[in-house]
Amino acid sequence: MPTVMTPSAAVAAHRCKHCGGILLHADLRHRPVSFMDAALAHHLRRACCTPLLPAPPPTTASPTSTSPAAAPAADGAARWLDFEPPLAALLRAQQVEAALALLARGEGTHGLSLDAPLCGGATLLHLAARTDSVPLVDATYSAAAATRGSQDCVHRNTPGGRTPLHEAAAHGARQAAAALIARGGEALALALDWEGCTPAELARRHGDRALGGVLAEAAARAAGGASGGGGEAGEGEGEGEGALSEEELKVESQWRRAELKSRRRLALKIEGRESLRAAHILRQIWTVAECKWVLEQTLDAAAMEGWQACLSCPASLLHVSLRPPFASTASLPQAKRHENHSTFDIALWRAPAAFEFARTSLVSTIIPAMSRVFDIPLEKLVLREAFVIRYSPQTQASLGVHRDGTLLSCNILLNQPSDFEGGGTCFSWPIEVHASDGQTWRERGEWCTTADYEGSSGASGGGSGDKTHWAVHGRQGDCVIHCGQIPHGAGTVTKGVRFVLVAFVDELVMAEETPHERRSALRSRASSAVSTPADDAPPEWLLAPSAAEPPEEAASIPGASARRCISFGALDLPTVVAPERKLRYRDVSIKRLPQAPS
Ligand SMILES: O=C(O)CCC(=O)C(=O)O
Ligand SMILES: [Fe+2]
Repeated sequence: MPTVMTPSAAVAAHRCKHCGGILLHADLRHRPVSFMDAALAHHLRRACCTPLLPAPPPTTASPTSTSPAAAPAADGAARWLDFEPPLAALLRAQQVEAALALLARGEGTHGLSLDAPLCGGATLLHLAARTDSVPLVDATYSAAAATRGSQDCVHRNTPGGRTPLHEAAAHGARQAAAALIARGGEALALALDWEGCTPAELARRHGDRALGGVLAEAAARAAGGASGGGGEAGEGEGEGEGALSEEELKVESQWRRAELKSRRRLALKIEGRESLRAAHILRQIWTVAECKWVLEQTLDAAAMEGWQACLSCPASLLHVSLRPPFASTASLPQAKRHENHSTFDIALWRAPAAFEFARTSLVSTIIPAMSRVFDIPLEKLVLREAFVIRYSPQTQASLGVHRDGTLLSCNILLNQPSDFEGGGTCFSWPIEVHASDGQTWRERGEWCTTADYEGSSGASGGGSGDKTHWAVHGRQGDCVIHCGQIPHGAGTVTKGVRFVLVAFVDELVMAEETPHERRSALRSRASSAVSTPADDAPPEWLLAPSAAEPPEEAASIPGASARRCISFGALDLPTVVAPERKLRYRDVSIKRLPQAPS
């Protein structure tokens, strides 16, 4: 069991509510766990200093809207990156000893229900299952079962349909898998995730054939007991098909990678999806007071971190734990600016309270609205990231036409339209814009489809034929939602500053074939293939479909491939640093938008 943070440990940040100090896992690398524990205790005891973070905003919101006051109650303790409690951060970093110590003390969760979904939808039990520590699985299980008063927690799925046993299998955590089965029974081995994979399947895919065999046997026994033989998991897992050879496993994993890639491409295709062609404005999603508060929080974070702050930037590591309280944020070191960035923004998780508020609002209101207007089942929509952009003539004045890396996007104007000139979310062709006022969608739950296109500021001169972009100008607190695959950008701000909060939302697409069907197809294709592929090269027929396609831009960007893969299947996002802004786009700066007409 490691006693120090390894370089591969998740980089996570923690901002103390009392002193505003930031404690990064990065700072704790190569230090003993006891150091982290001491750091935590120091802050949890409020030994650090006086409060720096401002109080929540005045609440003038309508009763049904989310407001910071409605956000999970502050518990006087620390909040971690993505609002996961310290216990989750420790589990993600495989810090078993420290996690057990926190659990034993009843600390580390800070009021969060032990089976509440964390970032990406996993629960603490999912995370504990990965560690392969039986005491940790048992402790987490007991705590979670006590919260729910039932054994439901072992069945709980992440959005990708993975149970804790799937997680254990995918991480080769044999002891944890056994502990989970002991608690929840062998029927757990029958569960299928959204890819149609049983835990046994995942174990084999991740190279643990022994665990795969054990789980397949458990599944076969459970299927036999449940249905008199041959349940779903029995197929392909039981005796009939036999275990895969090394070569078959290799081919299958190559196939899966190619399939994930093409599925992702497919998921971003919008041909024939009429509902995605219109943009929508949710009027007054946030009140003026809420917008001001979110902006203040963001500016506060930006004053400490700098815009475009990035954890790989050495300057951001200067904010270490156990630092004495600072009197003024002005004295803090600024994160170094990255040159050649196309945007000027800050990841919202750097302003934790604002992020918590925005995430609640996104999940409870905006994403359901997206589901309705774009006709996509709610359970398929996942929030990928949120950040605030600052546009001004002196820094970044506009954003070139691009497609986002996700299917859906939204943006909320945080300051007043009178604070700047120009701006607006611009589209390359005229699109229908539907607006709904707060009352309509809040109280009647209806989507009003009144066309309310607020303006089409085109290129200067000429008639409508000369227009080169069509701008939607929201008011402060309005949320513009649209398909991120429609070419769009941000109009030039010619005066003042425009602040928008942007969030990206993905639609999850399930595999059409079950692994069993896939394997049968692979085998029949392989047996009919004329030539034998070279040892280390995937068979030609396997690569042919994707090789014909142009390489995806993201593939050449460090860090981007991980993001691409997590769109499907394993949905529990690791606690990753928000990538640099330019990684968010598929087509970066196809062209700049023209200046707004004077
Ligand atoms: O600023 C805007 O209105 C649009 C921003 C945008 O498209 C993006 O950040 O991807
Ligand atoms: Fe965009």
